[in-house]
Amino acid sequence: MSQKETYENPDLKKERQNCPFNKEEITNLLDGGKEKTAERKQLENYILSDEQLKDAVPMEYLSHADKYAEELRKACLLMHKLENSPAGQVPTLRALMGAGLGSAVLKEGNPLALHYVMFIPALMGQGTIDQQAKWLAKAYNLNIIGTYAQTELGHGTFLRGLETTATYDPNTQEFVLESPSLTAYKWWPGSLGKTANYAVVMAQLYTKGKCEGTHPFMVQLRDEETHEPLPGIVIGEIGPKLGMNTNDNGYLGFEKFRIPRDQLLMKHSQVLEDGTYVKPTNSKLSYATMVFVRVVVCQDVTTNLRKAVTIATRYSCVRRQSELKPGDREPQVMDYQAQQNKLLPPLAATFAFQLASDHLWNLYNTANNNIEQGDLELLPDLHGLSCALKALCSSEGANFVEVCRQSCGGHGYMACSNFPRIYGQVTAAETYEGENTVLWLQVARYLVKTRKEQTGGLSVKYLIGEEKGPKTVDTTLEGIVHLYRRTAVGLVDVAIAELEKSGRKGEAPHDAWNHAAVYLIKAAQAHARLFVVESFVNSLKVGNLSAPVRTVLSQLCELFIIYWLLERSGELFFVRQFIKKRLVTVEFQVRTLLYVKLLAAIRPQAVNLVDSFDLRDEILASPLGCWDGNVYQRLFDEAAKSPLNQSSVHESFHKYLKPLLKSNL
Ligand SMILES: CCCCCCC/C=C/C(=O)SCCNC(=O)CCNC(=O)[C@H](O)C(C)(C)COP(=O)(O)OP(=O)(O)OC[C@H]1O[C@@H](n2cnc3c(N)ncnc32)[C@H](O)[C@@H]1OP(=O)(O)O
Ligand SMILES: Cc1cc2nc3c(=O)[nH]c(=O)nc-3n(C[C@H](O)[C@H](O)[C@H](O)COP(=O)(O)OP(=O)(O)OC[C@H]3O[C@@H](n4cnc5c(N)ncnc54)[C@H](O)[C@@H]3O)c2cc1C
Repeated sequence: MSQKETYENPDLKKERQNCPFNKEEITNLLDGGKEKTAERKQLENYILSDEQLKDAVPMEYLSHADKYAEELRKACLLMHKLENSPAGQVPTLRALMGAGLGSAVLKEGNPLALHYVMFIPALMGQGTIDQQAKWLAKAYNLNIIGTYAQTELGHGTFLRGLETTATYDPNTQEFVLESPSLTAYKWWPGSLGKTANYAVVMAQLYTKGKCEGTHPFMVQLRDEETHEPLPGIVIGEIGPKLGMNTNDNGYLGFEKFRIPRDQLLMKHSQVLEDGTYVKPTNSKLSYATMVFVRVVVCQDVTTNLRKAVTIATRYSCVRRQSELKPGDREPQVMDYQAQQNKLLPPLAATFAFQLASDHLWNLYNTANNNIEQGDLELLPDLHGLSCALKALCSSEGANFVEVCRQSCGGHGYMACSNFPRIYGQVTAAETYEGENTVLWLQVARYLVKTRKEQTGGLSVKYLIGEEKGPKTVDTTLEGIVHLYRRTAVGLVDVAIAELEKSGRKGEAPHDAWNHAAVYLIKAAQAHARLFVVESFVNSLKVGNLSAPVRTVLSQLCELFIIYWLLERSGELFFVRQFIKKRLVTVEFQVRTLLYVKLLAAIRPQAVNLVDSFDLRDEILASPLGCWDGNVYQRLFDEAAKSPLNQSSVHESFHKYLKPLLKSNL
């Protein structure tokens, strides 16, 4: 470990003794190789040793405006540091944008995040070569700073319902951008409030009197010198939120704002000088930026979950509470099976989500390369899988983070524990980039279509043809995975049966769809879980893992897939053979027994496993989770930073309380 200090809590010290596996091997696995670990460490040293990037006071004590200014100061300084970064610019940017290194410096949110996460990807994915040549260098050099402005006050999910219009005027060869109502105002884009001077704006394209649907436009919003909004642009920040408060999410209205024709991003569709519209090969290609971010979100949520699990696990081994054996010393709370039940599933989930996200990232790269060559075959599978994993990782992630917080008792409720921030970020991911329920329904649409038409991509192949595999309780990993598969198929069939039942009653397809939503969502979730479980099991089959690492990862894998099975045991009723043979109870009992055994087997390695994440104290940013386990001293030191502790009697006592005490009410 890079940060061994002179003090080490004796309980943590003991936890770390006799670790049966090589922690570094797991670190390297998670980083993507030994060289990547070295590169990450070097980068962390470079960034975290800079005194100017450290907070003078905890951010919680600053006003909304001061927090923004402070995070912007550090974000700009980070950009200056890019040039000399030992890791090179691209890996540095990647590390700085997310929940890892970036969040250690920019705790409240990065005001430049949208520029890198959406604006540049939108230019790359939607702009022609000429447009990229015109804008990309400026964007990379930070001569311009952009955001992605799609959501409006009245519509976020339903993109076809967006109200902002871009009407082509062939006389001047310009588009006229207009917000026809208050609900048409862009609302939510990050960095829009105060930081960005450009945006990719999604608007309904009108040409020759016809609406051609939503399209991306490159729009300058603020003067490049004065930063004042340009005439015809109404712009501001939307105010404090549950979290991510320095991402300066903003609003934006257009009052007959004109832009040249060539600022329609024309990679996939064009408007010619005379106003002729040239269609894209697929109308959903303009949604590609969202697909990219959904993939990135899975990785980001996983990093955040690793932080939460590390904090909670270390704390649970330091914290002693109550009595396990009457009269004995208070045990580490981690020794309660109930605590293991809270923390070991999220610990296992960090591996499951990372492996599945890696898989998705590979699919994204292959599909994207193919799309660049005009081959769209992988697009439906990529859309289905990115929706499924984004929704699953963020919803399960948010629940797990909250469990981690609860597992730390009262201290987990402190702002300095870092749980509020982590939760704020992970739960935001449940909403942004497609609200999760809406994404589940997109996944369901793909599953139903595949099952009915018997054709679909790699991730849905199991829905094509008859079920194969054992039909009884089988306690091997393969057997359990097959159970997941049968449940997923069973739930799709139930959803289809519901749709057909409604159809027979004469309901229109859209009503039938709405009335089957509960089943459809269950089917989509079962599909996503199957993918994660298969990724986990398959990843352990390959790769040159040492025997001790393989053993502990296999235990985590088994624990995780049994945990989900037990959580969702009701869904086993949808597996046909189980209903007939009354196997659900047997299944439940067998699995519970195994699950409890696995909790006990993994418990001794919990601290070693979170140590393997190799998250520096600055990244964890929590007195509860520090490597040395000096929890109480660190909590006390944090309290000393409260402005209320800077004087023994606060001035408000004299103003308000003293008069009340003397008033004889
Ligand atoms: C480090 C992390 C930092 C992160 C910062 C994040 C900042 C946040 C940014 C944002 O939130 S930006 C705004 C994001 N907004 C959304 O995600 C909106 C969600 N809505 C949609 O994506 C879509 O409108 C919809 C809900 C998917 C539905 O669209 P629509 O009504 O037009 O389509 P359908 O009729 O339902 O489906 C038609 C057809 O199209 C396919 N499809 C839909 N989306 C895509 C896609 N993205 N790619 C490929 N294909 C897509 C869909 O499957 C249907 O196919 P068929 O069944 O007809 O074959
Ligand atoms: C932190 C944060 C950052 C964001 N950043 C950006 C950004 O940079 N750029 C940008 O353009 N946007 C951004 N957004 C906006 C975000 O993308 C939208 O909030 C999101 O897509 C959800 O849309 P909505 O708010 O309109 O919710 P709604 O669609 O109004 O959802 C409300 C409820 O209705 C349900 N619902 C809606 N449609 C259906 C349906 N068809 N079937 C069943 N249920 C349905 C939903 O499940 C939900 O429960 C951000 C949002 C947040 C929270």
